[in-house]
Amino acid sequence: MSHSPEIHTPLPEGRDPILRLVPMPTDTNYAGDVFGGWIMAQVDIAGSLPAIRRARGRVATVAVNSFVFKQPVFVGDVVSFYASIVKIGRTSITVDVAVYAQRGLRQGSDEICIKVTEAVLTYVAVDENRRPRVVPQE
Ligand SMILES: CCCCCCCCCCCCCCCC(=O)SCCNC(=O)CCNC(=O)[C@H](O)C(C)(C)COP(=O)(O)OP(=O)(O)OC[C@H]1O[C@@H](n2cnc3c(N)ncnc32)[C@H](O)[C@@H]1OP(=O)(O)O
Repeated sequence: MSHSPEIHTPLPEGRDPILRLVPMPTDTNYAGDVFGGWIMAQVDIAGSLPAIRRARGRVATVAVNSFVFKQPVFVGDVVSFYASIVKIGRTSITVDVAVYAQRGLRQGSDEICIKVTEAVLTYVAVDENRRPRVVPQE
């Protein structure tokens, strides 16, 4: 499949993705594109990782503040998730997750990179009883 050049974008420079995955045929919807729910699940995991590190322990997702599927994802894409903390509250941590798909290598053509999803999620640090706890000082 060809894409207009204006949607091509480089991967974020100088940053490592927190998660990198390749969707499989079992991850597709009835039309053959990768299911939005698969992307949402991976975004939740990707966003939780910096939150768990910062909270030094368990977190629960309390809100998906925004979620935009900008472009479809296809089986065989190399999908990279970049997560960064944008806000720390008393018990909550808000994380921005940007998702990029690299495709074309499999077909032996030039590889292209596309930003496919943008999301912002809020996690709450929770204790062993699943109650909110204060995010520790850095
Ligand atoms: C690197 C290490 C590797 C470790 C290796 C493990 C790897 C592992 C990876 C997989 C990890 C997957 C990570 C998935 C995580 C789930 O999937 S969790 C499952 C889905 N989520 C849930 O079931 C949560 C259900 N909700 C709840 O239990 C309760 O609402 C909560 C979350 C405990 C909060 O309790 P609450 O009494 O409502 O809390 P409340 O005091 O009112 O608010 C707490 C904070 O949330 C904020 N908040 C509340 N509602 C909202 C809202 N709608 N919007 C924004 N903020 C809100 C409040 O403003 C407050 O923030 P602060 O002002 O304190 O900063």
